[in-house]
Amino acid sequence: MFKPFTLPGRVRFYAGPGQLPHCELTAPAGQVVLCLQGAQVLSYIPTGQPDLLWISPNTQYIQGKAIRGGIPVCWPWFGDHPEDGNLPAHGFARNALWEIRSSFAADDTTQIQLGLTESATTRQIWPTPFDLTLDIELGHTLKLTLTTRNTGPQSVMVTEALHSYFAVSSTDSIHIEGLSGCRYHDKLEAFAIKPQREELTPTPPLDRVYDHSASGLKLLDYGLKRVIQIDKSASDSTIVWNPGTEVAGGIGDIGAEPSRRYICIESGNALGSAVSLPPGASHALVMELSSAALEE
Ligand SMILES: O=P(O)(O)OC[C@H]1O[C@H](O)[C@H](O)[C@@H](O)[C@@H]1O
Repeated sequence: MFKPFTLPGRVRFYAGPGQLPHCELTAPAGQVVLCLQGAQVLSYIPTGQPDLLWISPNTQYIQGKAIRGGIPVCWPWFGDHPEDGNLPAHGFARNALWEIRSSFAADDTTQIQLGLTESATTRQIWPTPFDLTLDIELGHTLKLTLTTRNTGPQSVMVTEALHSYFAVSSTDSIHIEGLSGCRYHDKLEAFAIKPQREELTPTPPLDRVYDHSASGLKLLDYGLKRVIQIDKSASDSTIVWNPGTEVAGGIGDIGAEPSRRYICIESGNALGSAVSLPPGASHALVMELSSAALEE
């Protein structure tokens, strides 16, 4: 399977759950599993540590259906389509089968590039010609670069997110540092704009789009005694989401109790931070993850 891109000991392909094509990247400092459907990273395990990412125990692996957990790619719109509520939430990139463009291994890093281009199917949903790539670089950190290229003759607007689901001991035992002083759009109150005066101790349900472009968010987990560091660039939005047990109980691929085990902290460009791309232009959204022990 995908033989030209296989690198013994570093890059391996296999049919995973639901027979969907999966890929495992190995580097001296960690391991990543991803699914070619959606170019979705499902697992990131730094050597000797627990997974940074959460996958729902209730997710289904079905061709064309979004997998619940890991890092879905929301593109070319984030959330509901701004004009047409019949179009799929979070765009079509997360449901599409991506192609492999290259793979590479050096002493410390293992990399793969996945790509998606317009097709008859995407043109039905989004008429714009485009080329989209996701570079996944595993070293001492996990770095994702989502690059949008406008290959068409007209300017285009894109909203997007690397929708990371972080595994936590419990949503009761976490704290997020780096958002104080930002304002947010509260999706649970018709996008009301509110100030974030202090650092955030999330109490689900919450669904917030922060106007936030700084790098260096920290997710502190007092149960796992771990800090996840989220660095980013070319991202003017951070989205924090957990539906809470009551709502999650009614979401078939989450469930009440499992919802306590993750928090979404997403790096993107949403709402008023849409990216405008003239013909021929490109834009690269970057998110880099690492973790360390929490010193108390
Ligand atoms: O259920 P999904 O389409 O995957 O969306 C899951 C969630 O994604 C984001 O975090 C949005 O801000 C939420 O409003 C949405 O519920």
